[in-house]
Amino acid sequence: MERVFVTRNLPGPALGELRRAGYQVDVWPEFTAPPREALLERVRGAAGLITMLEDRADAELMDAAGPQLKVIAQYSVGLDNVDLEAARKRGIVVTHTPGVLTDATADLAFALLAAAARRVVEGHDYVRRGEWKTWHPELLLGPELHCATVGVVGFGRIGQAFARRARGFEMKVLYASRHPKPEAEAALDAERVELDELLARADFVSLHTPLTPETHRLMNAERLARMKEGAVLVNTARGKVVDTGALLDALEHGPLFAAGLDVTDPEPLPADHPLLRHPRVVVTPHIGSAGMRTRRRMAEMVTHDLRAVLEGRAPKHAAVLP
Ligand SMILES: NC(=O)c1ccc[n+]([C@@H]2O[C@H](COP(=O)([O-])OP(=O)(O)OC[C@H]3O[C@@H](n4cnc5c(N)ncnc54)[C@H](O)[C@@H]3O)[C@@H](O)[C@H]2O)c1
Ligand SMILES: O=C(O)[C@H](O)CO
Repeated sequence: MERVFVTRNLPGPALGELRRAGYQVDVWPEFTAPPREALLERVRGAAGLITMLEDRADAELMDAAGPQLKVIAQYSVGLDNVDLEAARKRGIVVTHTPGVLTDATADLAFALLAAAARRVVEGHDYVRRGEWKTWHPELLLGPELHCATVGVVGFGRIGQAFARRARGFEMKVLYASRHPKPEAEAALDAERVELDELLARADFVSLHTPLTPETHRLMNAERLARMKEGAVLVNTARGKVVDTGALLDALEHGPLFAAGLDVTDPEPLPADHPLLRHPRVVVTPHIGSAGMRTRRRMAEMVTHDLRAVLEGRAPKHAAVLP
């Protein structure tokens, strides 16, 4: 019976189905991530791993598992925690979950934009503190979403889904991407521009790139300073795509009006972090893909691909197929 180690329990019936298929499924029992030493111990002898974005799936982990490790099925679309080259060299297949989570994540990104721009959380806290005494023409004003200009950085699955939502609010869509996307441009009336132009023209900027050496701190002090006065930044990509210190400075001293963040650097964000003291920063704990159906379908996807590899079939969502 081949052993599969899973670094967190998964929603839905997928792991039960894996057991019924004859696999020894060992699941880390805690809600929090396994500490590194425990992880290196628990992967030993596994033919397959189901990993999460917090698990550093590097050469050390792969070697700790042993030469029988055939597949790492990552429970996310982002793969910046997986050393793909190390997997390739060891003949280990790496799969992930593209597409299934696109709409859930785009929904949350747009929710963060609306909440940050129109000060929803700030208003809620104002009411809960008992400060709501009267209606006033200038209470909690914020930039309108409809007919505004939104810049999408990274125009792939989620970036385009976000743009579709923006079109529903009659927004003008600008996008910065390494390659032109003519079909999406036509469908969304989107305009491809250089990043600097996007930052100068957009009322709102939403980040949807993977974390790569090129996108690491892509939004640095210089680029944040190029944004329009009163702009709003939304990040559901990866926390490290933004320089956190520079973000805080842009919020405190301009040009940023507000920020909506589902990912941060560091992550998790400590409760005493200065970002959380800013009244117009809305932070959610990396829940972009946390749709009820989405997370169950992600579990089905990772277990189906893991079984495919272990049973000698081609997986549907391989990022590395040695
Ligand atoms: N917050 C969440 O819970 C959550 C959920 C899903 C995905 N994500 C993040 O979103 C990312 C995107 O997911 P996706 O499915 O849309 O991926 P995707 O591959 O479909 O799209 C990414 C796009 O970014 C572009 N890109 C890469 N480097 C770039 C650069 N330097 N400048 C401009 N564009 C660049 C790519 O060309 C591609 O079009 C994931 O890698 C992950 O990090 C976060
Ligand atoms: O990369 C991803 O898929 C998210 O960050 C987690 O769902």
